[in-house]
Amino acid sequence: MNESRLPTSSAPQYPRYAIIVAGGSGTRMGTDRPKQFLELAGEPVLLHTLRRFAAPALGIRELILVLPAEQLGTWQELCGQYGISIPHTVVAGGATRWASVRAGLNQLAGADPGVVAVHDGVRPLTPPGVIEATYQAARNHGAAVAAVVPKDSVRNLSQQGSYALNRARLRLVQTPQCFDLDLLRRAYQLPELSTFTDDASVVEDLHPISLVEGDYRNLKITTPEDLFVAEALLRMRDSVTD
Ligand SMILES: Nc1ccn([C@@H]2O[C@H](COP(=O)(O)OP(=O)(O)OP(=O)(O)O)[C@@H](O)[C@H]2O)c(=O)n1
Ligand SMILES: C[C@](O)(CO)[C@H](O)COP(=O)(O)O
Repeated sequence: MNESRLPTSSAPQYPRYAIIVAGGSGTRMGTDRPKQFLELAGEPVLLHTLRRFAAPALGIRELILVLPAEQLGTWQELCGQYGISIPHTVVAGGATRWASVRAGLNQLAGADPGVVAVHDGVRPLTPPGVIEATYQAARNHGAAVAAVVPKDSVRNLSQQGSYALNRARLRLVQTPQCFDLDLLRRAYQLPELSTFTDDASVVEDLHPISLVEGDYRNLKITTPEDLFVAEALLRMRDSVTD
């Protein structure tokens, strides 16, 4: 773990930053060790995620990794154990995802204007094309998030029971979520609301959110069966590298 810059191949014409949030405790996974440190195909989930953002083709200038304050030592140990040499800066997170993103943003206080991606540390299979497209859309429109069409039917709960929603008008939101750095900073200076579930919900009162085609393979490791699905997808090798 160190703070030097990432290697880039053909750097984009503007600075790109990434904040990987892994400051959660993983209550729904139910394991003693937070899910971001669990092994997926022989390596910590978080290492898979980090590697995707460290790809030289993306040209990311600085990678911020937000961890639970009490788990900084765990990550240091894993870095030694797995020989992790990807340049990144570690920051202690907060009690909510919002607080963790804010802590990551503080680390970019003196950064040049550019585009910043916020990504869940527990989404280890994000295809490079989705990351690239989300950065580009945010460069063009200010705010962009990856999203997919629901595969299941969806019902809304009401006092009378429930009723069907038109899923053609719904999207399931993923990360990365990319923003003009100054816009994201301004949004995270506002008070935290209990309705915030992601960065788009923090920004949307200030700026419209563009949607980018996400990917069904970009799953979030949340409950135990997600690890099995992720392993199977990784075994397909090339299926998650395009
Ligand atoms: N205080 C928090 C809470 C969440 N996250 C991160 O936000 C991402 C998405 O959150 P989620 O999947 O809900 O993770 P947990 O909060 O760890 O899980 P749970 O809700 O089951 O406790 C994860 O990478 C998680 O580590 C974070 O950085 N800081
Ligand atoms: C940010 C996110 O992954 C987008 O789908 C999601 O909102 C995180 O929610 P969680 O409740 O923290 O899992």
